[in-house]
Amino acid sequence: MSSAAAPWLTLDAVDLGHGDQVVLPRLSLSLQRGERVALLGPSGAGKSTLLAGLRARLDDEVAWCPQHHGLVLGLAVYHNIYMGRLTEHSAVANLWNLVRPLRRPWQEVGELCARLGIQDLMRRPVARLSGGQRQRTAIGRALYQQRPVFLGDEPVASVDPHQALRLLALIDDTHDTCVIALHQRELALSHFDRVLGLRDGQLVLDAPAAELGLADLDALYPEARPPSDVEDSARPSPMPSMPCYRGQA
Ligand SMILES: Nc1ncnc2c1ncn2[C@@H]1O[C@H](COP(=O)(O)OP(=O)(O)OP(=O)(O)O)[C@@H](O)[C@H]1O
Repeated sequence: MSSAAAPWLTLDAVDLGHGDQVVLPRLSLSLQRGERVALLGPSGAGKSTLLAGLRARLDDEVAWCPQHHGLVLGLAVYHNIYMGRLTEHSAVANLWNLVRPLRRPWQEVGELCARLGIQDLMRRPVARLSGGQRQRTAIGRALYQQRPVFLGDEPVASVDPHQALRLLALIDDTHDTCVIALHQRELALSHFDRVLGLRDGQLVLDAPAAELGLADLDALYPEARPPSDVEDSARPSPMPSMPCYRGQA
């Protein structure tokens, strides 16, 4: 995409957090439509907080895949995926579907499950799935929403690397824009257009993936740095040596 295009979403010195607690103070960020954005940073850096902030601003445009899946354990895979479009049907249709799946959604969900490799599990309660199968079910529910933008909070954390690539490709195929939090640095470089890095509540990295190497991403994680550096990291600071741009200037 062209960097000259007008930003699609801009945060300009916005405080993001939870209630009175500001986690990401004065965050400035622009996103372009069509971008595949990887969101990296150590635990507690604010990735989920940023995703929540984007989600609140994009509302109906977003297919949302939360970190802890948000699945109903007692219901089958089919019903959990169907829930992605619960509001599109009447209460009566939803109740009926619970007892006896409606033909068209069953077919649609079946096709989706085939692409996710869980077609044989459609009738199985989520409580009896593995972590990776639950993850694919949660992605399936988000894909079933058929929204243009995918926001995912570590949606490929519980699957093997090959599966992760396949799932990311599927997400790409079905959304024009995505912002995905993840911890797999290699995937961030190989699969995404742009990488955002958070540390200590600050956006310290914002660069095209093609301009980054693994060492740039390692620098986001205090535990990956030598002990002498870790002491210095007590104070939040940007990373001047890293490729970094702000606000699509
Ligand atoms: N609902 C909440 N209410 C208050 N504080 C919260 C809430 N959720 C998260 N926080 C705090 O906000 C900060 C950032 O958390 P966040 O979940 O955004 O980090 P993260 O980068 O997504 O971490 P992880 O990789 O562990 O999921 C943390 O200090 C956390 O304790």
